[in-house]
Amino acid sequence: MSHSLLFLNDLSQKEKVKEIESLNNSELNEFIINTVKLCKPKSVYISIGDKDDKEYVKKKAIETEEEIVLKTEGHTIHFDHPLDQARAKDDTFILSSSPIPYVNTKSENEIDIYKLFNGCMVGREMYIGFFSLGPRNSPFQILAVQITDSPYVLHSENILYRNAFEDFYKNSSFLKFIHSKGNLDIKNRRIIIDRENNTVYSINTTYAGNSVGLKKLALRLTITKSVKEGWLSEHMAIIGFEGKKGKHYFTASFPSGSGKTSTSMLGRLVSDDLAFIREFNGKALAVNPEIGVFGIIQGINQRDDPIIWKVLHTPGEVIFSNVLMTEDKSVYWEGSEVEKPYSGINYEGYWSKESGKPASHPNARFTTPITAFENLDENYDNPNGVEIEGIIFGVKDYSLSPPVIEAFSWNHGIITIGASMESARTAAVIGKSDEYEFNPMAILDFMPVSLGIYLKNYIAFGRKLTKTPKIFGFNYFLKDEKGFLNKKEDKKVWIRWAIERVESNLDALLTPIGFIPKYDDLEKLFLETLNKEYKKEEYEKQFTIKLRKYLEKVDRIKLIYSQISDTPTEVIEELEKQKDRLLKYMKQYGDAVSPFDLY
Ligand SMILES: Nc1nc2c(ncn2[C@@H]2O[C@H](COP(=O)(O)OP(=O)(O)OP(=O)(O)O)[C@@H](O)[C@H]2O)c(=O)[nH]1
Ligand SMILES: O=C([O-])CC(=O)C(=O)O
Ligand SMILES: [Mn+2]
Repeated sequence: MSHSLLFLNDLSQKEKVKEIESLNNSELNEFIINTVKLCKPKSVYISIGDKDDKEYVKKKAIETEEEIVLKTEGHTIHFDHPLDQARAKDDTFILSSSPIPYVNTKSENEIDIYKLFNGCMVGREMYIGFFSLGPRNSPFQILAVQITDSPYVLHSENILYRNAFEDFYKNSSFLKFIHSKGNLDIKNRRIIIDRENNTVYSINTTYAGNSVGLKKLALRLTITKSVKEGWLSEHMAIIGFEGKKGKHYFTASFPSGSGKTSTSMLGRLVSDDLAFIREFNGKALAVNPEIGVFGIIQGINQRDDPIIWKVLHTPGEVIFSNVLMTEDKSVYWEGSEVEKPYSGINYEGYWSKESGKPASHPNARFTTPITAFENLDENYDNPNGVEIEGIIFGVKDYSLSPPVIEAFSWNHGIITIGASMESARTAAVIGKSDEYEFNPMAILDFMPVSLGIYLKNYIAFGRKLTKTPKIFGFNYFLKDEKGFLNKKEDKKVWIRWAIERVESNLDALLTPIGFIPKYDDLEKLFLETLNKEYKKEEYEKQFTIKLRKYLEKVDRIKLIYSQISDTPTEVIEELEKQKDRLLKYMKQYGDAVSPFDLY
């Protein structure tokens, strides 16, 4: 063999080295050898993902104090550095020899990987894990190797991804992730995405969105792959909703911290964050690359989120991150609606109620296996995927988008809803929260290629479908001076309406931006679903189409896409058609039109 692993015998368990050799995978051997030589760890732990390996990794996470054992069996807590509480957009780069609009790039000669990683694991143990994104024995499957000096990172991955050591037999195609805590020198935090070599490097960070390779780092590589191969790799939940005529699977794309996990809890759970979607026989089929949930914990309470609440209060594997740990080794987070403790330890150290500071970080999270959720769908690991009949694009928009609209067609939905998303930023990214930002398909933070190429692929994908999913725009966050116009539970009604539309049970009102529900239908659905009265005034306020504001939005979005050189012509055409419709309605109705005028 040209790439001998023999030298690993001194650093690692001999029998595990033999197992890797028996995979007959010279690309894998080379990757491991090169990374060991670069990072220079004291020892190497090869995890093939059996029970002993998982126990070992967990034990190490505790020994190194990356995790602390909590009172409830199986629960631990992990703290990230105070300046490392969310995704580090400004420290994340796509390697590219030319700039890409809206993408943070660096050229190869601006980044010295060798300098960053040379000797970064001296004195530490290195962990190697072998995983599958997507179900095993599946046409969706993508293999990935994680190398890290953080047992917390590998522990998280053992919860969130499918171990798949044997699948590497003679298989040279896999994604590569190299992570080191470094010395948590946040100034030198770097996340570097090398698309050409299918490799991501991450250093001086532990927050999972920056360190757990298979989550959002892999997303950059799988999007790159998907646009080359003609499928979709998306920041979307996958949910099965029961209708009158059976179960219908939807995907749901909401920006980070804006509704994927919360919406997933209202149906049968397949995925709460990511989706691979491929076309087979004219149908769009989807799988979850993951098998666990890394979810936002702030605001989770027993009344609104009974399923998540139960998972977080039952013995079983849970890693809490950046919540408050109390003296009796239990946890507290903001918005839990339980009594605030007097003191505890959080990511900043000692915390007391008197300080007046929040007890937990707004991006504090929990990591759990998906199998812990009682609404788990029977097809969550189906190698053939589930058929998608609806796609939801949701925004955190306080003023413009109605709670639910339905697109006229695939292209109309993809372009005027998905590719036109503007949403208030949340705490999932380091920086200012609550500013509106352009965030097409809720995926801009993870975009590794030009938006033109990405949308061209979307449009071509739609053309291949003979059973085209309906496309919906959702917004849970409309507000007035007095606060939100909708209760959290109202989303059940918007979903019900979308299901009825997929089943062709209801007709709808035509507006220049898409179809909207009729008042009588919503009145009935509110009563049936929530036993609540839905007043005409509420309907009118929520579904009045702000024509002028929409027109301004179309102009903003059109300007963005017209400045991107490879934007497909369909994008501009579709936006122009939307603009013409808006202008036509404005002639008749002025700046806004009440839904009651459209009957
Ligand atoms: N006002 C309001 N807030 C909501 C509603 N639904 C969810 N939220 C809040 O929005 C956030 C929901 O975030 P998630 O559903 O966990 O976000 P996500 O899209 O899964 O995010 P990532 O895991 O970051 O990708 C929480 O802070 C909730 O409290 C709603 O209907 N109304
Ligand atoms: O990746 C993360 O850090 C968590 C997440 O789901 C997101 O930010 O969208
Ligand atoms: Mn996410």
